Parts: sequence; C-alpha cells; structure tokens
Amino acid sequence: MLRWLTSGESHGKSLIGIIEGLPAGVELNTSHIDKTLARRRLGYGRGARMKFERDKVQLLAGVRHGTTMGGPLTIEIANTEWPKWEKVMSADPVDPAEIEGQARSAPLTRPRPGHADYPGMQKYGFTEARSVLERASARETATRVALGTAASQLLNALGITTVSHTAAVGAVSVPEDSGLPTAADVEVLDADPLRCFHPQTSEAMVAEVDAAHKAGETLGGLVEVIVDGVPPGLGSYVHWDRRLDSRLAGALMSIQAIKGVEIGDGFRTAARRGSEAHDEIALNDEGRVIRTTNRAGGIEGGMSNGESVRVRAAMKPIATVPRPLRTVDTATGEATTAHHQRSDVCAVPAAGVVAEAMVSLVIAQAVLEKFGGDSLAEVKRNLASYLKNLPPLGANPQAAGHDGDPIPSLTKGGV
Ligand SMILES: Cc1cc2nc3c(=O)[nH]c(=O)nc-3n(C[C@H](O)[C@H](O)[C@H](O)COP(=O)(O)O)c2cc1C
Ligand SMILES: C=C(O[C@@H]1CC(C(=O)O)=C[C@@H](OP(=O)(O)O)[C@H]1O)C(=O)O
Repeated sequence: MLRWLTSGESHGKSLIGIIEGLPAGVELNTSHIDKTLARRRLGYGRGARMKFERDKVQLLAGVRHGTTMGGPLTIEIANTEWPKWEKVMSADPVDPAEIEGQARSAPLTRPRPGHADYPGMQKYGFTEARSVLERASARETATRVALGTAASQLLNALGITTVSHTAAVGAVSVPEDSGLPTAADVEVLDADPLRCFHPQTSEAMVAEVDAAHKAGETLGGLVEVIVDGVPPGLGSYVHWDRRLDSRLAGALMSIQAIKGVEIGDGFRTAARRGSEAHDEIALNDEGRVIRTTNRAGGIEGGMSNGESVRVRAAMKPIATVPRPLRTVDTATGEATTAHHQRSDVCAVPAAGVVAEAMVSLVIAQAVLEKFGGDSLAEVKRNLASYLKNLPPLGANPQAAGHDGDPIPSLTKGGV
C-alpha cells in the first residue's frame, strides 16, 4: 500500500514529506524534485513570497545514487525565510520580549472569512490564528508536489504520464473542445503566464488577474489533470472506498481552496441526454476496441477503462482579500475587517501542479495495488502479463480456458 505523510508549518524551519511503499529501482534525484517544485512557484498572480523564497530540497532517506531502495523516502524542503521567523516559530519557549518587533509577531485576532482562522481557533482552543494558519497554509503543497514527483517517476517508467492545465481563471474559461495538452506540452504550458493551453484565453486571463489586483480583489478558477497511458482495471466497483473516482475526488478536494471536483465532463453531463453523455464502444479499422469519445474521463464503474483519465478541480478565490472582508475581533468582540498580509491574487496555475501531484500519487497507489512488486522490474512484469492476458475479443465464455477465468494462459498451464 503506497502511503504518504506531510509535516511542517508555513514559516517553520522546513517541510518534511515521507512516502512508503515505492518499489526499488525507481530513478529519483534532487534535480527531479527541484524541477517540479519550480513549476509550482510559477504563475501570474502569485504574491511576493514566491519571488524571494527558494525551495531548498534534500533527499534524506530511501534513495541511493539516484535510485530508490524500496524503503520509506524522506524529503526535506527547507524554508529559506526561516531566519526571519526563528523566534516567532521557535519550537522551544521564547521570552516574549525577544519576539517583539519580529515579522508578524502581532496576535492575529481578526480572522479571515474563507480561511481556516476562525474554525481552527475554536477547534484547537487558540486565542489567535497564528498556530492555525501556519499549518492550514498551502505552503504545505510544496511537500505534496515533492512526493508526487516520486510517484510520477514510477508512473513514467511504466509509460503513464500526467499533465495539468488551467481551464478557467475567474469567469474567463478556455472554450470547450479547444484541445487537450499531453505531457509533451509541459514546457509550452509552463512558459504560459497562467499555464493555459489556449493562448487567446491566456491573454484574457492575464487581464482578469490585473483587473482583480487593481480592484483589491482575488480570483479562483478551474484546473484539469490528464493522465495518459493508464491501463484498464485500476480501482474497483466492488466497494465504495476502492473506486478510483472517489479516491481521486478525495485527493483533489484535500487541496487547500478546492471546492469542487469533476470526473471527465462531470457536472456538464448532468445537463445532457444519455445518448450524448456516454462513450460508445466501437471497433477501429484494425479491429481493435475503441471509444468514440471520452466524456467519462477514463473511468467507468470506479475503474479506469483504458482511456485517458481526466479530472477537474474548482478553486475558490483566495481568502486573504486585499480589500478586507468584515469580521469580528476575537480579542475585543467588536466588528472590524479581516487582517491582511501579503497574499496571492490568483494561485490557480500552482494549484494545477499540486493537482497533478495528488493525481499521480493516487494513480501510483492504484497501480501498485494491482501490479505491485518489490522492484520496478517486478511491477513492469506484472503489468505486462496482465495486459497480455486481457480477455481477447471473440473469446467464448463457455469454451475451455475461458469459463470465467480471465487469464486463459494460466488454465492452459502457461505463464
Ligand atoms: C497554491 C495555493 C496557494 C494559496 N495561496 C493563498 C494565499 O496566498 N492566501 C490565502 O488566503 N489563501 C491561499 N490559498 C488558499 C488557502 O490555503 C485556503 O483557502 C485555506 O487553507 C482554507 O482552506 P479551504 O479554502 O480549503 O477551506 C492558496 C491555496 C493554494 C492551493
Ligand atoms: C508559501 C506559499 O503559499 C502561501 C499560501 C498561503 C495560504 O494562506 O495558503 C499564504 C501565503 O503565504 P504568506 O502569507 O507567507 O505569503 C502564500 O505565499 C507557497 O505556496 O509556497
């Protein structure tokens, strides 16, 4: 079972990610992680912190000479802003006089609507929001991206690739049917200010971010993740928590500020008639089974069906609105406006890279469940054997070797 954990605060010394269950033999080194972390920092509309902070990565355990060894992998991302926060975030007790005058040391008693501040204070019994927002902050997503890199290194070795793009920023959205990117387009996408695959729409998105910034506003949007090369049969219909769609939805919904998830055409299919909602099964010129469309986003009955997996996530506008929203000062009980600090205007492109990471982790987990082995070579053998033995077209279920056994070669004494 592939499992992972993250630890660390937004302004703490460092973030730590641990992933357990990866086979031995997967290529992974610091530069792979540096590259994906750099992609998460991209995007028009992000705040000042993205400009001056670096993600300083160390692979602390689980990898030797650029290859996984089969044990838990530990990744550290140091916060280069730490020296400025050392006293405010010190693990050991500090004399309050020493914190005086340090960055953001004032108690945060004006909780921001839409952030974790107020429910977090209520839940954990804090009288101000610092200890809430430190962990609630999406700084944590750097760790998810680092862990997702390890998962995608495994998937890439099996011919499975993941890509994401921005489908909407605020009310500006990419036209339907304007073509989907593949992993080969990553560099083109990352060069676009909004990681949008449709240049004209990207220009309109930039204008939208500028207008929001000028108006003291913030924006959300839509990201889409596409996974190519997924074999049929990941996940299952047999139990609710084994469904691939539910697992992907949960993973995407766990990203800070994500408020909606769509599998394939999702909400859009709700408005269609049945004949325009599903993906007909047909034969191509070579006699192979194909789908005429992929509205289901590659998942039917909670299982991958062999088409590209396609999922969307809707991000709400950033909660730290420069033109602050009304709130109550929890120290005085008086009506006031929410505290404001430097913040992103729009973080949709970064959310796309985080969504890619979460999808890669879930798909890698499902791949290892079905084809798991201790080494990459063993996983590859298991996958190849499964694909080779998928029930052939024209197999008569009543005939010898096909009476419910989906692996004919086994019943014939093969393999
Ligand atoms: C990549 C990324 C960057 C974010 N940047 C900010 C930010 O600068 N300011 C802010 O208030 N919220 C930001 N958020 C969203 C908050 O973390 C999120 O709204 C908050 O933790 C509350 O969680 P919820 O929105 O899921 O309820 C960001 C989210 C992501 C995914
Ligand atoms: C630090 C990151 O994102 C942060 C996410 C975030 C939030 O409230 O979620 C608030 C901001 O943090 P700060 O107030 O320290 O500038 C963002 O910069 C990051 O993505 O690496």
